[in-house]
Amino acid sequence: KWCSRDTDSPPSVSTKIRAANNALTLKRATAGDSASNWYLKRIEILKVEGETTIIRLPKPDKTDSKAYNLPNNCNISYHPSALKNCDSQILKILTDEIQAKAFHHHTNGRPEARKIVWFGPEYSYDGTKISANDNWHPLVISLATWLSVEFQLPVFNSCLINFYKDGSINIPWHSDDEAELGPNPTIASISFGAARDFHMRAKGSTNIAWSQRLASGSLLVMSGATQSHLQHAVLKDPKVKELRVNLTFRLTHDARFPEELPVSAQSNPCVKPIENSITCDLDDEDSSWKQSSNRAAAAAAAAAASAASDTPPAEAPASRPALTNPAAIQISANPPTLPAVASDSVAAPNLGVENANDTRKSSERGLISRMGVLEVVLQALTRLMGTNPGQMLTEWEAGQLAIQAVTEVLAALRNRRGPDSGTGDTEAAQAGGGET
Ligand SMILES: O=C(O)CCC(=O)C(=O)O
Ligand SMILES: [Fe+2]
Repeated sequence: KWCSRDTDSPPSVSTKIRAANNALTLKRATAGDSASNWYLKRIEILKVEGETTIIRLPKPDKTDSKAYNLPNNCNISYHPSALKNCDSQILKILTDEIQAKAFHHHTNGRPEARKIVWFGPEYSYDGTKISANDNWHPLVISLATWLSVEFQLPVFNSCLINFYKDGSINIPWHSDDEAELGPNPTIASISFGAARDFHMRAKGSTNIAWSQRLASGSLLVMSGATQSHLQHAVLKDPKVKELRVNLTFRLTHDARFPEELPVSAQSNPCVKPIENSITCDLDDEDSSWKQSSNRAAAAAAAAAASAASDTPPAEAPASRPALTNPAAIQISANPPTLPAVASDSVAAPNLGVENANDTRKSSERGLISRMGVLEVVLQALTRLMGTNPGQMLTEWEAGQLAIQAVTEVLAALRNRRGPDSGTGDTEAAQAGGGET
């Protein structure tokens, strides 16, 4: 079982899983598979060499996705059917293979009955310290990657799983505003099992301003200034008798990498405008949202855009043109020949980062071949292009994509191990640490 604070699982597993995921990503690019071949209706679990598990997730169903633009740049998107076709399959894996732990945390003086599991760097949740856990379950890694690729979300490095055994378990009113998240964090929340009502209210108010029943297999994304202005909660609901498992993916500051980019510079709030966009006014008498007309998609894009940057773009895309030819951008199986270098390997770029888990002497580490760097860059771009390579982007969006690519490349290079950076799957694997 993968679980938090478990020390008896083999330490190499998650590295090998990342290895396999990345090997497959490369395989897809070099074999020229189209994205549609790649995706499956249900999840597929492959065992490689007995130990490594690869979990492939289906393409999300976005037919009924909606974006809600609440005042003060509080943005929410809800994708009810994102993983509808495989929700029970995923719920079974989560409950069979992930050991929920008691959460020793008090809210308003009362202990929480909710059980949790944390994957990611050390985090302080509302004042309670949660230790780092790098022993990610492969399904959770796959979900993090899927969010980034399919919804143009940040490459999340943390996930909190909440287990609500039935309607007697709640999460009280709070904002996800821990220091590790930086300003205006993007939080992606995926739910499986019993549907529960997710409520939002303005800070300082007791009136529920916005609610959504979160379906099994749904995704909710909070971005912009949501955590600064609003609180959210899942309240007790005695009618609910079944288990619900919720995963919130976050991008958190990792103190083990003290010179990492500030979280705010990494975040890439959901910039994808959703056709069915709704502008909400929390002061409505009935405290509910109202649908606006055509301007809504433009407003959604502008709001998301200004959340992502201090200098909003002059013009935001009103809607994004449909895909042209997805095969328009092809990643070559034969990378271009590089200029000759004096030796096989060159010193790794000075990223200013020491990996706390790396026990080797400094002279033994930090060598990355030029080909290795190229692979890391190709891999990051392949992943970022994987979904919609033919999609048209504004200059500003292209800039965001480039920032994300650079962030991924830096993280991948930083996670490299050892001087033997030849090419091939192992190499790709070693670059994979940055993905989670
Ligand atoms: O269970 C949910 O839907 C919300 C979870 C949440 O707010 C949190 O983990 O911070
Ligand atoms: Fe939360």
